[in-house]
Amino acid sequence: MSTYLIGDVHGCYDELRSLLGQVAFDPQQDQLWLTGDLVARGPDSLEVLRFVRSLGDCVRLVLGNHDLHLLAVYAGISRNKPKDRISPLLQADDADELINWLRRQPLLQVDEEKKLVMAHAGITPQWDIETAKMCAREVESVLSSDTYPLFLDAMYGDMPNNWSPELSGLARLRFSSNALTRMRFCFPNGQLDMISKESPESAPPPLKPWFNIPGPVSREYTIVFGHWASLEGKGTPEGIIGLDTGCCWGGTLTMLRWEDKRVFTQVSSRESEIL
Ligand SMILES: Nc1ncnc2c1ncn2[C@@H]1O[C@H](COP(=O)(O)OP(=O)(O)O)[C@@H](O)[C@H]1O
Repeated sequence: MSTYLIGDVHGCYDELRSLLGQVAFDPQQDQLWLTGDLVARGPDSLEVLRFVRSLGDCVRLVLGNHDLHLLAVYAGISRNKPKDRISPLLQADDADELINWLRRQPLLQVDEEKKLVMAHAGITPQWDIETAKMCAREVESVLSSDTYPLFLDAMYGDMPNNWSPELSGLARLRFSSNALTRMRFCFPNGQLDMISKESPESAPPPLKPWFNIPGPVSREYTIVFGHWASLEGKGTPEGIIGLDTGCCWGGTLTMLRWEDKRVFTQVSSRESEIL
């Protein structure tokens, strides 16, 4: 039995199947962790969701900002942007089932035996593991309830950007979903900066990538994340692993085998279409 962790799939169905084919992935024996953003930008978001859902219990995934955005578009709350290429998914006969399955997926995965944590964007240095679990659970519980459109409607926006246990209601949920699915840079005190998107080297001081600010979770756990394709999987400290290598932009899809830390890659098969 092996545990495979794959970065943001973003609708790259063919590459996902090829990558799993490289290791003869066996859903009966192996486990598959996915860093979220299963959908949008790439060509086959519908097939990705159908396939991942069909794998059943061997999958441990987390939701990314594009997955949340899809939920909002399907609920009629946000606009379907053509560059996301999700129209076939929105119009599919099984869209209801897929969306209802997706919204019941977690925002955080923790494996205490492996001392492994995964969230789409990472773990804010302002949280310890218990806070991270609590905040993820709060968002998950709203998303899986019947009132989930109320959260999706309030989810957009960058504030509040500073964690406090006093945060409550929709502001608290917005902080948590931003921290878990959109974070890149932080101020030295761990406060989120939701604006900068440049490379770590060109970020305006005093901003730093979240993973360069020591926090209680990174001291105890390996943290796996996706979201930040321009890192190309590089530049993180030991014990923090970025797996998004921009397959939907013509890069590669990257997979880590946990047990021996071997890395497998699959080159985008649609480079010419994208450029
Ligand atoms: N709280 C939020 N505020 C703004 N955008 C959000 C939020 N949650 C999800 N999104 C979605 O995340 C996506 C961000 O796209 P973009 O800014 O291009 O960044 P990325 O590099 O993650 O693709 C958009 O589809 C946007 O609608």
